[in-house]
Amino acid sequence: MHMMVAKPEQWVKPMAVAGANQYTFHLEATDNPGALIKDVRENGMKVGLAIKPGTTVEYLAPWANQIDMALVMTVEPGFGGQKFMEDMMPKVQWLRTQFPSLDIEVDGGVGPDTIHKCAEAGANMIVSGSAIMKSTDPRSVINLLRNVCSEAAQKRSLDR
Ligand SMILES: O=C(CO)[C@@H](O)[C@H](O)COP(=O)(O)O
Repeated sequence: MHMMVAKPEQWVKPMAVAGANQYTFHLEATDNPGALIKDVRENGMKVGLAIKPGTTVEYLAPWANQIDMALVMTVEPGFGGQKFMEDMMPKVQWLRTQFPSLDIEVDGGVGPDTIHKCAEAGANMIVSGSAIMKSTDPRSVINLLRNVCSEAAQKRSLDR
């Protein structure tokens, strides 16, 4: 679950009870990320930590060894159909270099035209709304997104 909410602390238990297996919250929305990470784990869920475009990756870095997934927003949170922010890719690259086995997600404006940039930067989890929903062939778009990410990951592991 990507909790794009204020006060993410209050939804941990309800989401766990509802059956969520991962709880992603925004770093900007909490004063105590360490306590929230602990609470999510104690409630049996994986931890995702998201940053908005205006938040530098250095704020996320201290928590990276304690989380399962880092989410780099590639649009301002709010709604689908926005333009992909390519200038977020250095954040993804930096995280991939520093934390080779961390799951890194990108969300916003990701589709066939932008997936190569995301995958080459090191993203391995993709949120794609409009590009899939507005396609006449959603299955092939999903396959393309998946294949581009897998090929880039395979290349990275060969290069290591
Ligand atoms: O929730 C958000 C942004 O607030 C994203 O999850 C977008 O909704 C993804 O949609 P596209 O940008 O792919 O259309």
